Amino acid sequence: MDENIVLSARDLDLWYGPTQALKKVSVDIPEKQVTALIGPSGCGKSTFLKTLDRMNDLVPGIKITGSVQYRGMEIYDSKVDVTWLRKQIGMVFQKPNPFPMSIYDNVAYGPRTHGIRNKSRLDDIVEKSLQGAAIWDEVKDRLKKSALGLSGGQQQRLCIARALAVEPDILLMDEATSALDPISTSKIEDLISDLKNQYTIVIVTHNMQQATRVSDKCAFFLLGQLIEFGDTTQLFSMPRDKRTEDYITGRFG
Ligand SMILES: Nc1ncnc2c1ncn2[C@@H]1O[C@H](COP(=O)(O)OP(=O)(O)OP(=O)(O)O)[C@@H](O)[C@H]1O
Repeated sequence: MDENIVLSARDLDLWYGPTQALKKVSVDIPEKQVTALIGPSGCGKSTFLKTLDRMNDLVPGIKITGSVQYRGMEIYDSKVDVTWLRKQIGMVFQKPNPFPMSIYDNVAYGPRTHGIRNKSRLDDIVEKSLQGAAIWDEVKDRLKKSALGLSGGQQQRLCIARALAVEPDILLMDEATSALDPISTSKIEDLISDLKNQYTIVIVTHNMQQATRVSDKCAFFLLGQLIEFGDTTQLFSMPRDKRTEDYITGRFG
């Protein structure tokens, strides 16, 4: 299958002060597929994910070298507008973090920030985003109610709707289901599988079953290094590296 690469890291090194958290990571993320980042705690999965939309920029003492290109553009170039970059590359976090405002205002927040004021246009965006995040039917009669009254799983789908509302190209998800019950997790996994028709998705997960269920490509990290990257089915059935095999068979981690 021909793959269009949308994000490409080359020889990426990252230090938090004296601690090196990423070591010469090179990986190509294909368009409209789900790529899962897996590996034991502390191996650098979240750090790598955050480098993809420059979420680490403000961490004191951080140093990043190497290259990350988004559709051919060097994202660490000083000319890049980080607000624009984060509109293209949205992030959903581990804990649902709705703003303390209505469901409607949560979703309209991003588009308003980007200058959209027209009420009927905002109404359309809110409905489309909530539908895209498979939560419209559950909230359409309570759009003016506080988002904080939703269940954890609903809050997380609302956060996905909020991310979709600015029409991103790529969605990054950092353990987006680890705070949720199995039913909510399964809804979000189904949603991820639907969303990849339209978006490129990169997830961090601790859960190897989840990686096999939802991802097309899988990257295995260990101690800041990318050990193996490939098709998820191949990586789990015929890992090329002994360390990948040891991890997926539960010998460590
Ligand atoms: N803000 C920070 N300041 C200093 N060190 C950090 C910071 N964030 C992460 N680290 C360190 O960088 C390394 C990689 O952490 P990271 O959170 O990326 O790993 P992870 O694979 O996502 O782990 P987990 O699965 O436990 O979330 C760890 O040694 C961690 O302690």
